[in-house]
Amino acid sequence: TQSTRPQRILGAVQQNATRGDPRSVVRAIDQYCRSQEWAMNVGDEKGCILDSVVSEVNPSTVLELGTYCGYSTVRIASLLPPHAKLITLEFNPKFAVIARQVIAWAGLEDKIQLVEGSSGDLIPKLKEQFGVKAFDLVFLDHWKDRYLPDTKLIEECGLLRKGGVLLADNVICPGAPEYLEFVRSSPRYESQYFKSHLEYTKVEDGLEKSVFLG
Ligand SMILES: O=C(NC/C=C/[C@H]1O[C@@H](n2cnc(C(F)(F)F)c2)[C@H](O)[C@@H]1O)c1cc([N+](=O)[O-])cc(O)c1O
Ligand SMILES: [Mg+2]
Repeated sequence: TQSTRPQRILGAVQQNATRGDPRSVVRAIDQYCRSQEWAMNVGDEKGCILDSVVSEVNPSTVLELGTYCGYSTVRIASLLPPHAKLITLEFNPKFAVIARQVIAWAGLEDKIQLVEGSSGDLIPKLKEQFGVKAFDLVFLDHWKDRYLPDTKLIEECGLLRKGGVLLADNVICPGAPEYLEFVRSSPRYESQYFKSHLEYTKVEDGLEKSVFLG
């Protein structure tokens, strides 16, 4: 029976990455998606920008919207300090099954909590159910038309600390125009665009980093 792209990505990890070595998992996915088949991971070029923002923020608590196969989940978690935690939300159960195995291969189960459901349903429950006070970093990489409504929901739920950082993938391609307009014009955010390319291509894309001023 036909395999799915996420299943083939997991296969590439199990074949080419070393168990317990997160960076080898990241490398294996990038090599597979660059040489065999494209997939919507943030990728190696934008991934370096992601790494620099994570290192600069040095977050204790991270929220990721959009796990997919767990590429950026593993990439971020590999840079977190010992007791830091990352909560990643995934809507598609088939993707979640793959991501859990990629996370396990990287040996990062203790740092990462993958929660299945929709952002509208899960975000309001994060405080009570997961004992989260506020996030230091939010990585947005899910459905692009959800970036703005979910940012407003995260604010409403008091989940972003003053000085907390939103980092959004794909603000050019596929694009998140309403989100971009909002964070760039709101007096409550200080935004900065990091120009790059769409993963594994020469097409322009970039990450938008927005600091919440409270
Ligand atoms: O569409 C793109 N990404 C959409 C990504 C969507 C992923 O986010 C999950 N999700 C949805 N809601 C939640 C939450 F949070 F509610 F749980 C999680 C979906 O199930 C899916 O795994 C995309 C497309 C391109 N491209 O070039 O077309 C390039 C990229 O980098 C992309 O990220
Ligand atoms: Mg993306």
